[in-house]
Amino acid sequence: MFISFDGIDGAGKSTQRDLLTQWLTEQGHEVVLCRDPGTTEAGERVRDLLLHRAELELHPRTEMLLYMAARAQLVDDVIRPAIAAGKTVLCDRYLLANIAYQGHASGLDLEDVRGVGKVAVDHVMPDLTILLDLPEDIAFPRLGKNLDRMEAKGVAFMHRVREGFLKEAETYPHVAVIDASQEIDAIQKAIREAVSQRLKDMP
Ligand SMILES: Nc1ncnc2c1ncn2[C@@H]1O[C@H](COP(=O)(O)OP(=O)(O)OP(=O)(O)O)[C@@H](O)[C@H]1O
Ligand SMILES: Cc1cn([C@H]2C[C@H](O)[C@@H](COP(=O)(O)O)O2)c(=O)[nH]c1=O
Repeated sequence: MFISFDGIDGAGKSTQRDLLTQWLTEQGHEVVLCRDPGTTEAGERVRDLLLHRAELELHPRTEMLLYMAARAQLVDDVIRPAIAAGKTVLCDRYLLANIAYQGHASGLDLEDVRGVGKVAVDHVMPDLTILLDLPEDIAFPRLGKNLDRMEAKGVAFMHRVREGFLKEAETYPHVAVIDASQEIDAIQKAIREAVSQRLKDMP
């Protein structure tokens, strides 16, 4: 099974991913963790460029293509081999983030992003996307003072990202929208239910 986590920055993805890893491991799954962008050596370098080089001004198209490039490497080096080996992949973010951040929030043509996304993921799509939904005015203060390049785009940008995620969730395949304003345990319970349900539905 391939599960991705998405949502605006500070929505609680890492917290919930770690709890789900614990549960799935107890159930006998061999879990492979990854983050997008990142995980591979090339992907981590691209991540550094995208998030931690404030001096670089990146056009939205450049940004979109860099995220896609990191993802293509992640698919070929990590995700596809892990799935083929029968492992369960949990990934922090995936293509849906590109559509929400660079499409809906930064104004790129959505069909263009989807088109490049097809090339980047090469048919490797999550069996389930957990979308942690939280108002930006709750998530933003959680980020603290050391904001990365994307977080520094601010709360109005995060609002557009959130709206984009929710719009995409109406049609994107296999998305579970989870109310992330709840307590950590309640969110985890909802995630486990969504995972159990999807496992039952899978061939
Ligand atoms: N349900 C919750 N209620 C209150 N605080 C939470 C909740 N979930 C996570 N947090 C706290 O919010 C902060 C951000 O959580 P976390 O790192 O899991 O989010 P994230 O979505 O992975 O963030 P980022 O997008 O910046 O990587 C952490 O300090 C975490 O302890
Ligand atoms: C995959 C992807 C990510 N982003 C943004 C979302 C976040 O602001 C950062 C990644 O940091 P995180 O700690 O892993 O959440 O990058 C994006 O804009 N486009 C994408 O495709």
